[in-house]
Amino acid sequence: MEEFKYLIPEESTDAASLDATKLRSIESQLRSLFQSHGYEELMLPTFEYANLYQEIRNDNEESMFEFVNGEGKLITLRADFTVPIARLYNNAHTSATRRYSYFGKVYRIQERHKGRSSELYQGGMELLGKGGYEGDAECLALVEASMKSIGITNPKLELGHAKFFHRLETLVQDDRLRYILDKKANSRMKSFVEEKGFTGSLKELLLKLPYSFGDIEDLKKMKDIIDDDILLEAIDEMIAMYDISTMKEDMVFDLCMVPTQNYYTGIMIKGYSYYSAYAILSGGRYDKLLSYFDKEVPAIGFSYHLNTLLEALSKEDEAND
Ligand SMILES: N[C@@H](Cc1c[nH]c[nH+]1)C(=O)O
Repeated sequence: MEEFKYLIPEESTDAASLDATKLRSIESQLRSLFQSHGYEELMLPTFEYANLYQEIRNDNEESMFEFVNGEGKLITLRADFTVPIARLYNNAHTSATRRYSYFGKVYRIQERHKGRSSELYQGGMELLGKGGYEGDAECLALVEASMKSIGITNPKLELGHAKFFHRLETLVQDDRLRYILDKKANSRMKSFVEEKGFTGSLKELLLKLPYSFGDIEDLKKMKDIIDDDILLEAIDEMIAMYDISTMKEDMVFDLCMVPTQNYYTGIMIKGYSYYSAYAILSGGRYDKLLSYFDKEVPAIGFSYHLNTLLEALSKEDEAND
């Protein structure tokens, strides 16, 4: 043991250097914002059955910390807040609108040597029982109000749509699509389209997608080359969000956005600071997650990734010194 005496495991690297004062101050700003909008704060358990995340998030022993408990059951450290909150809502036997917020850690095994912590501090909200435009608008308003209250300079909001992504998957029927979109790999896309022999408007759309990332005008132009109703509906939902946004200048649209959670079914939102390559917040609509339990209830939410946010804020401070 002697050689480990002064060391911490790779899994805890940046969790050990979090600035607690700054973290608590951001947390209290978010807490009062969520409270003032009627979001009830929850404290959720740290241990869950591994099965829950396996079935919903497709997690496995490479992505979760797993243990066998005293009952001989496979349990894990909480890997996500949205899933246990959906269960809690289900167990409350209601279909009414409920607003929840939370602060705490999620634990996810990261790829080795990437320097990313496995202990991720999140703060977020979930709006259950409110579907469609109304729910999307409430969530977006809180994303924007919270970014403003934290005082992120040069913020960026990226909007994507899970329905758009899943519809493309259905039209294309090839698992390689996910990688190509995620990387916006334009030459891979070209050879892929040729190999698959796509023609007509699908071919034109696929070839344009890697270059489609842009502002509202770029998004609207994409509508001219699309003739699929589901894809068009998804774009219209994104345009509706732009119309009510108070951050229009800072909003960009990414039709190549791949869902970071496989429970996303609609609008997806990512927030960035100029000083971070990773998203400082992410979220989305998840209208099918409750049906894993016993309910058909629409929902949407987002979480701040506070480790990433703190790092971005400290880089910003350094740059301004
Ligand atoms: N749970 C998601 C964020 C989210 C909250 N609500 C909806 N999405 C994540 O960890 O990335």
